[in-house]
Amino acid sequence: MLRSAGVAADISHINTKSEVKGYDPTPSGLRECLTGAEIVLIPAGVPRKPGMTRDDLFNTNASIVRDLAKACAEACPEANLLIISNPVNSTVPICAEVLKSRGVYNPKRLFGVTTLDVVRASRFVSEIKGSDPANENITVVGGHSGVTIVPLISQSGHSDISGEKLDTLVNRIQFGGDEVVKAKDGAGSATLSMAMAGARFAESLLRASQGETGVVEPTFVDSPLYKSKGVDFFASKVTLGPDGVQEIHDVGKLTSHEEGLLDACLADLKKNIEKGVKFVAENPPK
Ligand SMILES: NC(=O)C1=CN([C@@H]2O[C@H](COP(=O)(O)OP(=O)(O)OC[C@H]3O[C@@H](n4cnc5c(N)ncnc54)[C@H](O)[C@@H]3O)[C@@H](O)[C@H]2O)C=CC1
Ligand SMILES: O=C([O-])CC(=O)C(=O)O
Repeated sequence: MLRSAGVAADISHINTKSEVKGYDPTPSGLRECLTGAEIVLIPAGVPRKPGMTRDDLFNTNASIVRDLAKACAEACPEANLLIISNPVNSTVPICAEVLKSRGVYNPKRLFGVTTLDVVRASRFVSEIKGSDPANENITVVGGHSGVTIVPLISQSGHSDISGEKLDTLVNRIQFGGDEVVKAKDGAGSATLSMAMAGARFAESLLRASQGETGVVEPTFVDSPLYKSKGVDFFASKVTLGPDGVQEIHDVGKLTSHEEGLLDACLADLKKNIEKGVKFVAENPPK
């Protein structure tokens, strides 16, 4: 367990040294810290500033994630890769394309970390209901950006949240990240809650890898659910197992309102995924 956590810490550490002392993290330093890793969290890149969308980070973060994916393909091809760097809807497909180009793509071991969306959803619902967020279990599917974030409140047992109240809640969940970016006013985005979400996901993966059954987390993975609509990656509840993805759950029963949210999600998600795939085709890792 410590080793996996250490790998993530080491990447940040190397990069911090890089900024402070001009230490070059690639390729040998990076290779050294990645070799033998079982879980690698990738939160590298720039966070957004007020007024930016996550997609506005694409130009900077796409090549950073591509190069780290290449390093992982070479140094730890069997590791579970947990992608936090935004835009997650595009950086996960970028990783997949790089791993494919190196012949080591295992769709069961590549995850976009969307845990924060359910953490936020639980918090916002608990504020409305006066409940403990730890006891709220809100399903959020789709992607990790704006309208691609689709909370399924009808499945949460709170059918009394409806109308304008529901619209406000959904919008707050979809744009909760923007709220933080605005509040931090140029100092970055939700770094600490991202760390908590990443740690929760990594912990779940570790528990599953050690044989615990019934470990379910929401995550953005290579998914069969909407491939027929040209959407190759999708976040839904996933049962984790010793080999990574064990079972991808479908979205369940939706209200007509949620169907509408899902349609909007799929349209954007398709474009975000295609953008990532095209980037690697046009800018392959060296
Ligand atoms: N998936 C999620 O739920 C969330 C994702 N994020 C995303 O995580 C990313 C990082 O956000 P923060 O940690 O707040 O930013 P930060 O600026 O605090 O940390 C970014 C790290 O990336 C490293 N880095 C920069 N360029 C690099 C390169 N070329 N190669 C390797 N490492 C490099 C930096 O050294 C630094 O350690 C952003 O893209 C942000 O949007 C943030 C919050 C939640
Ligand atoms: O909003 C951002 O830029 C960071 C992020 O992904 C989140 O907080 O969910």
